[in-house]
Amino acid sequence: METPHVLHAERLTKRYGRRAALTNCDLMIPRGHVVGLVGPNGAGKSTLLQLACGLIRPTSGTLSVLGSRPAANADHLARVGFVAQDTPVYASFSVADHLKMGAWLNSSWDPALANRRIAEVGLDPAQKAGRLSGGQRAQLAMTIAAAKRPELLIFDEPAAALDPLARRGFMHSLVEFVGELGASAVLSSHLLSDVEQVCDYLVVLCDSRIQVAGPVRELLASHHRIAGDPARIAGVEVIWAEHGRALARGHAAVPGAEPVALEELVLAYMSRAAVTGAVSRGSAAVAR
Ligand SMILES: Nc1ncnc2c1ncn2[C@@H]1O[C@H](COP(=O)(O)OP(=O)(O)OP(=O)(O)O)[C@@H](O)[C@H]1O
Repeated sequence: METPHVLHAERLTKRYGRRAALTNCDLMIPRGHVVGLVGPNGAGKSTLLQLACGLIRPTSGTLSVLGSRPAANADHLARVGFVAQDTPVYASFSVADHLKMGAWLNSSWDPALANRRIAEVGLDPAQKAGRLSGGQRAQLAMTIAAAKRPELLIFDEPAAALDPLARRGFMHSLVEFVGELGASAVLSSHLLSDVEQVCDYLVVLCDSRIQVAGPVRELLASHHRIAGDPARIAGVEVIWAEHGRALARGHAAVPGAEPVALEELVLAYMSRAAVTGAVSRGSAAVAR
């Protein structure tokens, strides 16, 4: 039976020496979503995506991707497409060479999709990849990942270096690929406007821990901005409060509660994690 989850982590932990990149992360992401993975620098986003691609292994805990151990075998590798942070390509290979190599290495390669997309984004097949702009390189890397016809596309901040126009084109292509392939996608990004534009599922990761995860629509419905001190209202959890206003979670009917934007919600969780992380680092230093 087809697993309903693209990613399923249980107490997933990854350490680099004494540094924790992921700590006891539990996550269950259903199929059929475009997932935005957000968090500050060093939060553990790339680590999670690299674990999902099988590039590194957990220190403890488990992670399954499409129901199997990451990169379990050739068949599983073919079901996952990955575009790394710097959208790597082979500088001395032409665009056409990249497509030939993709066809050679992937049994499920879709040449029609690859050729059509290269033409649509205006890439010259004869152009050497080393001479492509950042935006063109990102489009080539995404085309190669998508032409495998994977069930899951993973992007590690692929559009970070692109100008706003190229980024919009890239995000547009991403959504089109996901729709055309009937695939799921996970993308990490610092750009909340991009996440807002294309993602329908959100994971906030700060300081190596999952802060909140769920469908964007549900998260927006369950979080509100409240004036005054909501700490005393039953059924409401205050995520972050400042300047006499609080962002709170809960379905309790609170008079005067206002809807929140995605950016506000993300920033509230990041602010809370920054404070709790600083406090726990401080107490660890005192204990030493
Ligand atoms: N190969 C490595 N060796 C040692 N430490 C590492 C290694 N890779 C990541 N780290 C550390 O693990 C933590 C998480 O890093 P990671 O790259 O996963 O974060 P990130 O959320 O992707 O950050 P950014 O947004 O800056 O790309 C950081 O403290 C980082 O310094």
